[in-house]
Amino acid sequence: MREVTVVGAVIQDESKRVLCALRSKEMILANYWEFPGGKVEKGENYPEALTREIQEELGCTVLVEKKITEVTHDYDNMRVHLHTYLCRIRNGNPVAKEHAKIQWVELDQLHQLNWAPADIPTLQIITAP
Ligand SMILES: Nc1nc2c([nH]c(=O)n2[C@H]2C[C@H](O)[C@@H](COP(=O)(O)OP(=O)(O)OP(=O)(O)O)O2)c(=O)[nH]1
Repeated sequence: MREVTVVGAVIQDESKRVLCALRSKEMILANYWEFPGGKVEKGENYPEALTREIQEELGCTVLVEKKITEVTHDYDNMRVHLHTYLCRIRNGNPVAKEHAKIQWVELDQLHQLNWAPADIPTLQIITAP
């Protein structure tokens, strides 16, 4: 089975809303919501990979604040190792360059979205009372 190591950014604003990204219909796992981010490349550490991916996908810079968790999830034909980090916008305004759309969502509304299955443990952590 193909294995990929992926970083995901839980970007929160001052009121704790989370920036959620909808995968486009050209992507694998189309129409699922996810944390913006992507595959770690050779020679990068995870925060470096995350800042690069966010710049590419959202056109802004983030501060990577702390690790939330890591999850291994087996999809039908691939194993994803997802590492999630709490982040804040450092510079710029996020725009959806690759996603179908992005949206700031209140913590108590997050469960209403159709999330990529690998993201569920992170959601449980960030929405825990
Ligand atoms: N970025 C991101 N990917 C996630 C999350 N949850 C999850 O299962 N994934 C999966 C979807 C993808 O298979 C993989 C991330 O790959 P990616 O977004 O960099 O690239 P991709 O496979 O869509 O496209 P490609 O560039 O390889 O063609 O991890 C998440 O929260 N964020």
